[in-house]
Amino acid sequence: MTLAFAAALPARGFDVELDVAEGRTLALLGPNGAGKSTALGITAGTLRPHDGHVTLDGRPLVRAEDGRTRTWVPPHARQVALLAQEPLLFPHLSVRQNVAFGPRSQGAARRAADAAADRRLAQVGLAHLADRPPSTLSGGQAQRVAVARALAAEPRLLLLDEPMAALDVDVTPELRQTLKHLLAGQTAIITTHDVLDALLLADEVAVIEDGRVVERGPTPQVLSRPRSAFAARIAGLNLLTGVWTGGGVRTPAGEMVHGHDPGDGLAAGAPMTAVFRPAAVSVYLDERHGSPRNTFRGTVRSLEPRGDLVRVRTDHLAADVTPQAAAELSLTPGTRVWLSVKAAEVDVYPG
Ligand SMILES: Nc1ncnc2c1ncn2[C@@H]1O[C@H](COP(=O)(O)OP(=O)(O)OP(=O)(O)O)[C@@H](O)[C@H]1O
Repeated sequence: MTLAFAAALPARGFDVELDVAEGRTLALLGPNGAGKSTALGITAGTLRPHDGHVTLDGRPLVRAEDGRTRTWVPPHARQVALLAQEPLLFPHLSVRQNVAFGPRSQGAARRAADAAADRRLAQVGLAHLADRPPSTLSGGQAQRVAVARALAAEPRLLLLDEPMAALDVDVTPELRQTLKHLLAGQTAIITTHDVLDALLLADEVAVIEDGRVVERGPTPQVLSRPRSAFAARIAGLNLLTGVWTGGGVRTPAGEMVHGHDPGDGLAAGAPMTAVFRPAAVSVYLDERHGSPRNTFRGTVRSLEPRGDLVRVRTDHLAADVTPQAAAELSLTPGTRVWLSVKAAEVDVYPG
């Protein structure tokens, strides 16, 4: 492993283990306050863990025991670059000098540092802005310069803390494409709320909730077969968990969920997950019988536009219906409804 991370910070309810293999990108997903920035801060050296260690390419960066720091490599000597939400460029330096800052402070000669800066600026498509002061750049351009600056220091590990969060939505696809190109072969961790960042940029995903890793795995697996409510939400799927009964999954609320047969060898009582798309869910004002359907009782909480459809959110499920259907059923927050989904539309798996 290039990065091995196991650290606890009880004051923040944080206790997380992570690793990242050479040249791979890990996306850290999770709700606000889950602990994503804390993980990055401990890795970059802006925070000290109470217990644990962080090791990069076999070199211990920090080791702590019961509040005592045993090993401590200062942030500038870690070969870890942190890209924040805001570009934080030095206002009194030109774009080129900003990008050359890392190589210069590592002892590179002026010309070599400038050449490295120009190469990195070309990679982010901004070679023509090298002599400009940062105050003349757009937000998207400034963030690209910050990316070039982070990479010019040739970090062994690049940390990206929601790099798209402070940008206008119309410039994020372009920066995402640039990052996709630059992250190939670079060991990196990116924190994000956005499913597109995970899909396009990350080989693996770890979901953090309340300071703990609740789920991790290859990105396509986590987004198609999520195990945590958060991963299901960002993947746009309904998720129900429960136990296997032989014929289906029984939720803690006592609902039965039937889906694709998950195969033999499952013991009754085994923990199970069922997922299905909101577009597979129909909404009724009365209970439907017949065909192999799952039905759930719910109260409408919100209605929001979703492309050509309306997303109806109930207590714990979502359904995408046509605007005509929403109007005919007079759906408004508070309406009691039945939600129905065919068993053939439900994916059921252990976990
Ligand atoms: N400076 C601080 N001092 C004390 N506690 C903090 C501090 N910053 C964050 N915390 C707490 O640590 C926990 C983890 O916060 P953290 O910022 O790591 O979450 P996050 O997942 O990065 O959230 P966000 O998506 O909102 O940035 C939260 O309970 C938070 O309240």
